[in-house]
Amino acid sequence: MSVLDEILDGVRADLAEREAATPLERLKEMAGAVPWPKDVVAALRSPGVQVIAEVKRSSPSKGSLAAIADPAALARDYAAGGACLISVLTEQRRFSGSLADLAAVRAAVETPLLRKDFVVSSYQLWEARVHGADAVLLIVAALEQDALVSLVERAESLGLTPLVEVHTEEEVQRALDAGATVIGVNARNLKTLEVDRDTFTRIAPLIPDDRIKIAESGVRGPHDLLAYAGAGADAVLVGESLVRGRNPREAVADLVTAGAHPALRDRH
Ligand SMILES: O=P(O)(O)OC[C@@H](O)[C@@H](O)c1c[nH]c2ccccc12
Repeated sequence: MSVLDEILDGVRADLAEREAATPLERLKEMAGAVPWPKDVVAALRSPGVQVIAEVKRSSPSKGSLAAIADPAALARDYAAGGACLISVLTEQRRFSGSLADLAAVRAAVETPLLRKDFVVSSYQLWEARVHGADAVLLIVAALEQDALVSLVERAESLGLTPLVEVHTEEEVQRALDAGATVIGVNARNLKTLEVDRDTFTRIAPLIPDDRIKIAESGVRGPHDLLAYAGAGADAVLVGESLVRGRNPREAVADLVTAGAHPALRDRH
């Protein structure tokens, strides 16, 4: 069984428990008390290469990355550094995240938030809304095409911006067929868990320029941001190097400064 299939099995088991504890109708009622999500597309279209900073404790490839006792404090640093979007991992078994982390971050910052998880059901979209997300990750490799299409539509109808993640040329076509506006190319191969930064360079040209192109994974610092920018990235999504670094606020600020270089402005 592939790593992705293993993760998805765990995700479905955890989801079944949450669904048993909180019926969908209850979640829908709770969503009524939560403000409408922010316009993530507009935020990503701001001039320059935008920085998406991730709250990530561990990963299947590396195990534990950072303890992150206070995700809200980390998110405040990311926001102070100038992140345009903060990604919060909510998958529990492999990434040690939770919806409680998402809610804690929501209470701490005004920056738009992405729920980073393996979304397989619209129940998870409602959870994302209730816990304050503005965007949700949808991984093409984890979904049949009809499920992808319906989750993109459902997310948008709830005001959530879908970030549709691809790894291959075929998956780009599926993302486009599903009507995705925001497309992330993950340089980490979900089967081997290896990072190949050339994945973005290879695949980005297949994404039309009216979509937002995000380079995910493998950004160690400004140098990698500039390389992804040169290959057409409108934004980069950064986890490990920020949670492991000494000063996340400065690390984000350095990336934001690199992304604001005059040569990279007004690319949309
Ligand atoms: O830690 P990195 O190499 O900076 O990568 C961040 C992000 O791209 C990665 O966490 C990620 C991309 N797509 C995902 C899907 C699920 C879980 C995690 C991810």
